Amino acid sequence: MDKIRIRGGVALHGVIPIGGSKNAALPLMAASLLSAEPLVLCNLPHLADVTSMANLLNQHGVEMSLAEDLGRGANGGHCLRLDASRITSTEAPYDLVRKMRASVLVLGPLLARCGEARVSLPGGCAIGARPVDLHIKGLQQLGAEIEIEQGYIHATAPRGLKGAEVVLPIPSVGATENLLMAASLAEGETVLVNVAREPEIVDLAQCLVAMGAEVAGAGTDRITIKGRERLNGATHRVIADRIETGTYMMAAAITGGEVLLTGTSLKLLAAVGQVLGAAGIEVSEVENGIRVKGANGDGRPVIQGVDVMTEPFPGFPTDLQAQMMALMCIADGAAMITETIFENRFMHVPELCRMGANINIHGASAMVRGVKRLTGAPVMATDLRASVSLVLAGLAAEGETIVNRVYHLDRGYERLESKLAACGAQIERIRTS
Ligand SMILES: CC(=O)N[C@H]1[C@@H](OP(=O)(O)OP(=O)(O)OC[C@H]2O[C@@H](n3ccc(=O)[nH]c3=O)[C@H](O)[C@@H]2O)O[C@H](CO)[C@@H](O)[C@@H]1O
Ligand SMILES: C=C(OP(=O)(O)O)C(=O)O
Repeated sequence: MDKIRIRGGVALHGVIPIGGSKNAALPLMAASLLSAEPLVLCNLPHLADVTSMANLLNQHGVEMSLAEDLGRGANGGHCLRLDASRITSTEAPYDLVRKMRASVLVLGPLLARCGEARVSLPGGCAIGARPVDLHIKGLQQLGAEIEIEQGYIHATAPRGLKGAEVVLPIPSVGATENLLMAASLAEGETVLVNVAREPEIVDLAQCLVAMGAEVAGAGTDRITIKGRERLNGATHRVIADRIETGTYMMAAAITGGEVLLTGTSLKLLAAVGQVLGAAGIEVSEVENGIRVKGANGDGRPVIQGVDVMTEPFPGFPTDLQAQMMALMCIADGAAMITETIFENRFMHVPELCRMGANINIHGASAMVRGVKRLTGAPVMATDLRASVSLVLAGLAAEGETIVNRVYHLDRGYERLESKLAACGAQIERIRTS
C-alpha cells in the first residue's frame, strides 16, 4: 500500500488548480442512466471514486468514452461521454456498492427508467452508520414498492413512479439527489421539502434541466419537479470541488504561506472563508479563484482559535471538519469543534494527538488547545478527510510524517502530492506495490 512522506515546516507559495467536485460528479454520472441519449460530463476529476462509479455504471451497460474532441479543461479535468442507451442490468452488487456509498445513487435513476432496481445496502462506514432509510421512504412515496432482501434494496414500480410531496425529516444530500433524479421521470409533479441545499444539488438540477427536466427551487429547501416521459442527452460541466478548495485554503493557513487557488469560487464556501477570516487568515475572491494568505509572526504561522460547528450547507461542511481541526491544533488559544452531521467523525483525533496535539473529545465536541508545534510521526486514518487532515498536520509539523493508507486520499484528491509540491512542500509518495 502506498504511503506519503512529508517533511514539514515549509510555507506553501504558489498556484493550485482545483478540480471538478467529486460529490457533484458521482450523482451526475448516475444521472446518465435517466436517458437513452449520451450525457457528456466535462471537468470530471480523475479520482478513485469516479472510477468506482464508472465501473458500476459499466456493469449496468453504460458505455463510456473520453470525449477527446472536447479536450481537457484548464485544471486537468476530462470530458466523459456516458451512453446509457442500453441498460443491461438493474443490479448494483455488494462488491461495488460497499467500496463507495454513493453507488446507492443509481437506485432512483434505474427505478425511474427501468421500473426496477436491485441495489445492495451500503452498510456502515468509518464516520457513522449512514442509513439510507430516507432514500427508501421517499421512493416509496413516489409509488415504488420496496423490499429489503438478503442485504439488497429491491425496488419495483411496474406502472412507473408518480409525483408526490415528500418531506425529508433531515436534509440528506444523497436522498435529495436520488429523489430529484427519480422524480424527473415520474408522472406529474413532485415537491421535495426540507431538502439539502448543497451546491452539488444545484449542479445536478442544472444538468437535469439541460437534459430536458423541469426543476425549480434547487439551492433552496423546496424543489419542484415536473416529471417528463423521457430525458434527452446533454453536455454539462461539473462545478469546482469546494472541499478540495477548503483543504488547500487550510494548507496555506497551517504553513503560514500564500496560495492562489484557480478554477474555484469563494461563493461555494462562504462559511469557510468567514471562519478562516476569524482565525486571522486573509481570504479574498480574485478573478477565477481565491487567494489565501496565512499570517506569520516570530517565524511561525499565527492562527487564532475559533469555534466551529458543522452544519448542512450553507453552514461549515462536515467534510472540512478534520482539516479545520488540524489547523486549530497550532492556534493561539482554544477551539471547540462540534460535529453535528456524523456521529463518529473524530477518527483523526488520536492520530493528531500522536503528533503532539492537545485535543479532548466530549460527546459531539472536541476541545482543541493550541500547541506551539506539532511533531512528525507515522500516522494512519480510516477515512478520506481524516487522512488529509494528517497531511495538513504533517506540512506544519517538525520533522518527518508518514501517512499510511493513501488509498483513502486517492478517493477524493487528484494529484495531491504534486499540487502541494508545486507550492514548495516536501512531500512524496512512496510506492510499495
Ligand atoms: C458522495 C457525497 O456527496 N457525499 C457527501 C454526502 O453524503 P451523504 O449523502 O451520504 O450524506 P447525507 O446528507 O445523506 O447524511 C447526513 C446525515 O443524514 C443521515 N441520513 C442520511 C440518509 C438517510 O437515508 N438516513 C439518514 O439518517 C446520515 O447518517 C447523516 O448523519 O453529504 C455528506 C454531508 O454533507 C458529506 O459528508 C458527504 O461527503
Ligand atoms: C464522506 C465523504 O464521502 P462519501 O459520502 O462518498 O463517503 C467525503 O467526501 O468526505
